[in-house]
Amino acid sequence: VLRGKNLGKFNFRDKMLHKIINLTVRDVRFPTSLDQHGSDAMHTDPDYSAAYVVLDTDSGLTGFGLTFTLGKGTEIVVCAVEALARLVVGKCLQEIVSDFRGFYRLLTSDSQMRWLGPEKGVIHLATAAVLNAVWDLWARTEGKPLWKLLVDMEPKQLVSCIDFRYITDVLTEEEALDLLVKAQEGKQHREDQMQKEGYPAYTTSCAWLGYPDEQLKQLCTDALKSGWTRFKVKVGADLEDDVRRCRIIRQMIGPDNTLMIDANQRWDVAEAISWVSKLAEFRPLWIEEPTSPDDILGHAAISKALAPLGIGVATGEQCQNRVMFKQFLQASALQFVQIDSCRLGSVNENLAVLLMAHKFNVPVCPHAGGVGLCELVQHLILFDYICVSADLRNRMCEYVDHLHEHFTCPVVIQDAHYMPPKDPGYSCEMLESTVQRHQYPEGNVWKNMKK
Ligand SMILES: C[C@H](O)[C@@H](O)[C@@H](O)[C@H](O)C(=O)O
Ligand SMILES: [Mg+2]
Repeated sequence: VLRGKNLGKFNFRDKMLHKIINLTVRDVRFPTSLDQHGSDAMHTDPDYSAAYVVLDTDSGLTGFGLTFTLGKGTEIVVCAVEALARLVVGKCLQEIVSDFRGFYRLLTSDSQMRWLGPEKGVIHLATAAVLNAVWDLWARTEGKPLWKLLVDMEPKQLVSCIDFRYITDVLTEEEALDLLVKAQEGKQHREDQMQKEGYPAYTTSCAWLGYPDEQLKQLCTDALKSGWTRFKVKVGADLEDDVRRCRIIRQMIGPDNTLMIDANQRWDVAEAISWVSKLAEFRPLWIEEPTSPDDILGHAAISKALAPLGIGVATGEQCQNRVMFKQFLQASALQFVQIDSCRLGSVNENLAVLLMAHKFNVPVCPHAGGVGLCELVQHLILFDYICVSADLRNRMCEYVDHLHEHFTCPVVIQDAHYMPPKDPGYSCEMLESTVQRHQYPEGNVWKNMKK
């Protein structure tokens, strides 16, 4: 593989001209359910998985992308990626990124395939996987980590990547440009600050729903020792359990550290309000995904009812697209925007959401964890701070302590902060040995398992 090695011989024009000659997509699964990692009130046995995309170019440079799944059904996402492949293969990188908005539309608005979405569900996960690989390829071509590619882009070029269709009633291209231009002030200072301190993170690793109390206590003790100050607990299956677990963790972390709770869509609206009210004594900063991710007005009602208790509503890991986020913001239905690098249409659609959240003055606290989500979304939140929000109040990026060892450039956490990645690309390249072992169903990890 020539990847990276022969970059020096390209001049700027040449390197953008390389043509995508092949797309491969593989079904890669990790048996995390065996130990209840990632378990919550609705997803009791997740096997963290990915549809993993590799784009080969005629220059030997390679782009890597993925979207996240919970195991079964990853083969459907793989199929959807294969259906999109013909729209990518044969194109030059330059052709794509010089009209990235157009390319985003090509993928999301194909007149036959859009019937499968549009811009939601499996086909949108597939779009994310493909576009994540394109962004990775672009960043590698420039020899920069993705966050830096974004930070160095002119505001005009950034907005040219966004499809404003369906959101101009809230954010026009001109307004977006204006927001980005205004946020240029102090940009260098914030970049230096991130290089020094990193971006604040919280951990979800202590309190998955399936962890017994003893394990929760041990993990919490370890996390406190490593400097974590913000913790998320899974709730929603049994109120008594929730009270007990929240009490343990609040006692352990003390009154000044931050606690969040996450119900993963378990409740109806009224039930959410009464259940969370009973957990209010533990002073959670937010309740995450209290009800259906599609119920915007339901979230608004919950937000309104819980505001007097000082509890906000967070959602986004299963928010389908920018249109939904627009309405959540318009309806004051969330107080924390949880962007997801693999649910929305890659960087392009996430840029739109970051800008809308900024306009509404709602903090973005990305969803991460799974497999690869931390690696990806750290780039977006660094960009958000440096070039959009310029604000760290009530902001933090999720962190989960699993599966990083399978990546060629795993996240670096220091003192509960994400340190800016240095390697070129979008950090989603997996070790080839991992992919082979974990490929479903033929990899060694799965071959002998009765699943
Ligand atoms: C099934 C997954 O682990 C979810 O529980 C997880 O993404 C969770 O909602 C989170 O916020 O990290
Ligand atoms: Mg969650």
